[in-house]
Amino acid sequence: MSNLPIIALDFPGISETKDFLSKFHTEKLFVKVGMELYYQSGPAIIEYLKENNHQVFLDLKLHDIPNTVKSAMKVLAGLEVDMTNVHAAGGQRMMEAALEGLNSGTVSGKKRPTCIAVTQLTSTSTSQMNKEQLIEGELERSVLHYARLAKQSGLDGVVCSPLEVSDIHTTLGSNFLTVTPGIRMADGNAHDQIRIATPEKARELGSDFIVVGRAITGADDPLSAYQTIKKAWEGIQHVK
Ligand SMILES: O=C(O)c1cc(=O)[nH]c(=O)n1[C@@H]1O[C@H](COP(=O)(O)O)[C@@H](O)[C@H]1O
Repeated sequence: MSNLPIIALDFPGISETKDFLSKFHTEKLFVKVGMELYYQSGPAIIEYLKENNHQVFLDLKLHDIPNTVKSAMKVLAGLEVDMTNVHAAGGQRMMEAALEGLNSGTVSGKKRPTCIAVTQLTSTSTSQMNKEQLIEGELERSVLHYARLAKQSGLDGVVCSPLEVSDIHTTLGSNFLTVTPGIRMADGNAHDQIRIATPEKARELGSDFIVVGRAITGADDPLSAYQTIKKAWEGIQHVK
């Protein structure tokens, strides 16, 4: 898997997605299909993206009883996506079941989709977590706890903000993947995100992948916004 910036295709349907992708001509991308687009278009959008040789992160954030997650993951593995995810809050048994489902649904001779767990959403703050989830202490502690649980369950990595990456890599090893949304340019609008960082900062902090939505999809010139973000992300890579 190449570590291109992952573009969040948060669009209402296939035609809007095709319009958007046409701006990138024949460039091969790493894209993320989330709930909005998948619930509208189903497997057809995944087939379309794979036919066009894009790498695909299917972000449905599964969170249910182990048996249900296992069966759902078996189906998702059949779509031959490159990456998919669950909520770590579903627990160790659920995460293990997710992997069992993915393993059993992976087409023979193909690679099992990378499976990562959402720790605390990047739209969550410490005070919100304290009040609404009744988890005490700093948010970083909860993120690290969920990351440890995901690793114990056999998952490949986590979704977190760039701000927690270095703690996770120090504690759980540099091979444990960190996929980080909440990416904004220095002068960008944070929208509903709380724990944000620029692409340069994400690389500096050791993120393995960045996920970028509105900073690209909402730009006047999405191709140029993508190229700027990609350069910023790769620029720092040379220094590392
Ligand atoms: O799992 C995700 O991808 C995800 C986890 C998380 O904690 N925060 C988060 O923003 N995301 C997704 O990453 C994307 C971020 O979009 P923008 O805020 O527009 O860049 C959205 O598609 C979110 O669904």
